[in-house]
Amino acid sequence: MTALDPQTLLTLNVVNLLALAILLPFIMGQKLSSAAQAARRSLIVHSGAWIAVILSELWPTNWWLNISLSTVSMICYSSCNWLLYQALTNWLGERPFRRPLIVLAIVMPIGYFLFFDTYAWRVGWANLLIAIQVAILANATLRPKTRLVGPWRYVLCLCLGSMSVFTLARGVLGFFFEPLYPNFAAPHPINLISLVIANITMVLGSVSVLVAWREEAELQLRDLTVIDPLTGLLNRRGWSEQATPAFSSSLRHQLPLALLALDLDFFKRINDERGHEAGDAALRLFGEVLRQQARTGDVLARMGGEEFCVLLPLTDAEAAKAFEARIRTTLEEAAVARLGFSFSYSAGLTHRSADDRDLEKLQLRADEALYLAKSEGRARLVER
Ligand SMILES: Nc1nc2c(ncn2[C@@H]2O[C@H](COP(=O)(O)OP(=O)(O)OP(=O)(O)O)[C@@H](O)[C@H]2O)c(=O)[nH]1
Repeated sequence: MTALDPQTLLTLNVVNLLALAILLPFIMGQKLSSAAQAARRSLIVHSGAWIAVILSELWPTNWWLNISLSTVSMICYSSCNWLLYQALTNWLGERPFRRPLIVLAIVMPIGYFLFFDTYAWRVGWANLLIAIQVAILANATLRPKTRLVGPWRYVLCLCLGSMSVFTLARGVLGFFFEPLYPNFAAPHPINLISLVIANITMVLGSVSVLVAWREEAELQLRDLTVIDPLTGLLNRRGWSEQATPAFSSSLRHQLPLALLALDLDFFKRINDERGHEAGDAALRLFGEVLRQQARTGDVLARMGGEEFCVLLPLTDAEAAKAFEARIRTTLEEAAVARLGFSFSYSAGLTHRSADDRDLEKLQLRADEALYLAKSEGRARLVER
């Protein structure tokens, strides 16, 4: 069996990366989320980095083309790491070490260019800084702040973590043991293992990105079935999925629970006099005001038309009335300021009592209170 040759491994890396970068748009389609787009761009720029490395080797070291292409490859490495970080931020929420990564991404190619004449410094500097960048990326796969929590993150973390370690090893080797490691294509075991790991990482990393993208698409599809697209609140189905367990928990632990049924007043008039667009804007604003005033754990839904429901766990009568009063005053100000006209709503409020065994009973009582609020002249709260 012939020995592993770094040049062949390097070429294989580039071919694989290029194939992925070219074929991924066909696999993923053109309509991509910003996270998936950033991940795909990262892959394309990564293949650019390797191509620049291979091309640079065609010219003797210290020729301007060798220096330029090598520096371009470092710029590409920094850029592809930054793009992957952006993809992770979009998928998982704000990630740690954003500023350090930006600084590292900028100073790494600059230092590489300035240290170009001193091999040990150039290789040590670039590999050390790339290793830190990749370690930041590995860390960025952990502790998601969004609903994307799939195991793909751990695969990506493992790939990036091992890449970081081997990149660091290459840097140490280049800096302290220059004769052992005269250039990128030298058949040193660390070099060979790094290239094999790079190959595996690329395949597993791409699979992780595809799975992240699938998880994102699945969540979006699920949202379509439980979220009202106009207001972003839950729809009737989402309401029963979230309000039923909240009710059961309050029943089991004998904790207070309030339910508010809300209905905009004379909404038909808004549509008739100001147009359907104005009606939609009023519904959106109402949803926004509800969200603004709600606490984590409150369940907010648009049940249909101009009818809304809010479930307030751990909320007694006084706190529920204060919540409703805040909605009324905020809406009054916001409607005039944002829409140029005001509108009101009627509300029915009720609380879980000892003999309420299901959510439907509570909802019926809130609806009866709402009906009374309408019949007593609207723009008010009735409690039952
Ligand atoms: N713009 C807009 N209008 C909607 C939407 N869904 C329902 N509507 C309208 O909401 C209006 C509801 O009218 P009604 O049920 O008569 O209620 P109302 O005019 O608010 O009267 P009261 O509830 O008795 O105060 C209808 O004209 C519906 O067409 C929507 O998504 N957008």
